[in-house]
Amino acid sequence: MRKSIATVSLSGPLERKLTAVADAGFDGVEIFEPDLLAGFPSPEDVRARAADLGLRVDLYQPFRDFEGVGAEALARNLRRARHKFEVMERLGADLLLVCSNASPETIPDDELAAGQLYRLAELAAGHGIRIAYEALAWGRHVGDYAHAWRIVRMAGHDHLGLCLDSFHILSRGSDPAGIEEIPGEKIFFLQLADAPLLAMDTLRWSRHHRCFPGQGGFDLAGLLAHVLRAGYDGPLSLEVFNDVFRQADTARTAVDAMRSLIALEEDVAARLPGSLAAVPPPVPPTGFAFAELAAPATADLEPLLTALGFARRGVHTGKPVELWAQGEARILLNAGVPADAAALTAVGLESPDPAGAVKRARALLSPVLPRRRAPGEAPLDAVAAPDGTALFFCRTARPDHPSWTGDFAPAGGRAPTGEITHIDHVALTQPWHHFDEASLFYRSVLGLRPRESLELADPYGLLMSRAMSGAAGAVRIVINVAYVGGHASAPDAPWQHVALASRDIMATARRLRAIGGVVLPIPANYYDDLRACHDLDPGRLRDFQDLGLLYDRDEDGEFLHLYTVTAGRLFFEVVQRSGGYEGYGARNAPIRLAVQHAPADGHHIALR
Ligand SMILES: O=C(O)c1ccc(O)c(O)c1
Ligand SMILES: [Mg+2]
Repeated sequence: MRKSIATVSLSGPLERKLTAVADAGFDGVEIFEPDLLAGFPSPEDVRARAADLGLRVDLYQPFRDFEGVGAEALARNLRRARHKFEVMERLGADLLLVCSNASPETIPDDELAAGQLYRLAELAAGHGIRIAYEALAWGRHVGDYAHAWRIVRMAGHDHLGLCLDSFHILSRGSDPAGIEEIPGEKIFFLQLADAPLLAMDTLRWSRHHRCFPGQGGFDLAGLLAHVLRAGYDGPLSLEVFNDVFRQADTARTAVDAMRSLIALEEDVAARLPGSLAAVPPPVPPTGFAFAELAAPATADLEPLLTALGFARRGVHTGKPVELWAQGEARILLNAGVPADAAALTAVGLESPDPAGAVKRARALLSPVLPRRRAPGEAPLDAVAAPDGTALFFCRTARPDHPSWTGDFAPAGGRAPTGEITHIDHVALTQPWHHFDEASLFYRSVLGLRPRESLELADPYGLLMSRAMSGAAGAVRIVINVAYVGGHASAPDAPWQHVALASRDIMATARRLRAIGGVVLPIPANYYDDLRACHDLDPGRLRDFQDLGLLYDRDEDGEFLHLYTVTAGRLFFEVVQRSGGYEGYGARNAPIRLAVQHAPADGHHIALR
């Protein structure tokens, strides 16, 4: 289907928005009136620019507080409309969005509103323009699409139809099934926006928290299926009022927006077979092949890995990269990438079909990285995640595909000693304005399922966190955003971590305690509270405290975890899940964050 976006969804001046929209592959735009009024280019300039870029001006908006008014106001409103029609002719736009009257003065009389909209449509027809009437969720008298449709039907003018906006419909909990009763040709326009499920005033929710389809909690595929069954064949247009997108990189947001529509079409195609173009299917990863760390000489990662029971098992035949392993957990230490401190730079994902995974990523507009391949080396397909981390699609030691491990010569030396079995999850820290984009990326490109977003207290602000996982927890990726909106004392490059699963975390913790200086200390206050929250065996609780172990429990099972001290940007977590526990110990994250900040705060030692 044709794809369009309202200019209000993007950051910057109108010219920049148009370029970004065209570059991302959209077919058209809704010009949001304030974007035109605040810019120097004339309507003719904008029209020419859009035409040059191959964009249709699908709609001009919004026209407010028109219907259900007294005679004098009507005369004023029609005069106002005449002027808008002239501007639209200069812009090359033939559809005007009229939103339901939100003014306290409006008269609650459907026949009056219908008659006045008829007059507006008649005037519009003279300019070759049509009117799309939209029920704002907070409209004074008309607040839902069924009511707007009754009025449009009553008016009965060919140049008057409806604009449906998913936010207004779904935020009020209206049943979208009724859309199927509206003749498709009377649905003049469809605006799509998702939103997180928040309990707040609808107007503020709409103006600040809308997001692209797949980034929030609404069932947009369900709504779109109803609209398509009604016979709508106009554009899918994104109209997203969002404070973060208004500050983010314009081109990047436009690509994120387009990705959301491609993924939405795929979701709808699953419900309406044959209806829409499909993209190559997702190839969900089945595990972690490796985590690659930038390891400058000063990074101190080797003692940390040795303490955790890893051993150096391989040396890359062509690059300064070492393979450290234990069980199925593999860590690559790369001394060849320029970095001042240890950092997680790449993640290897075990994939049943690496080429298919890349095809999928490309179809969803993800940056595919140039293949890393020296003569004799295994091909490695990779895409860049939104935070820049490279994601490699690997098949480790399978007969049907060259294995990346073949590029490493055995290092000899001792074998691994610990209880670590595999990588449980990796936690990547995103720039704060990439959080929604990252959720959609992992969901659509990798086919992971997002859990709800959490807001966790940090001594310097707020940590937003969202976990994504594949079926049966095969792969878990946590995206964090530190310092939402930025903070004066925020570190430039926030922490990342690799969480390792231990088959016996008590044994791992005892070994680490014997070495000393590895485990992040946890305040006694935490254990006092743990005693109050959970009826734990006193001996067990004492062990936890002695070993710096943190604890969580839910209906499904238990979670034990500990953190190492940080090296550069990076630290390790050791975890043990039991029963069906699928969480990440979120209630303990504020404790961890406070302790991690403590040395920098300078009172860590003094308070001891
Ligand atoms: O918030 C508003 O005023 C507004 C304006 C135009 C729209 O299409 C809309 O959905 C909301
Ligand atoms: Mg709208």
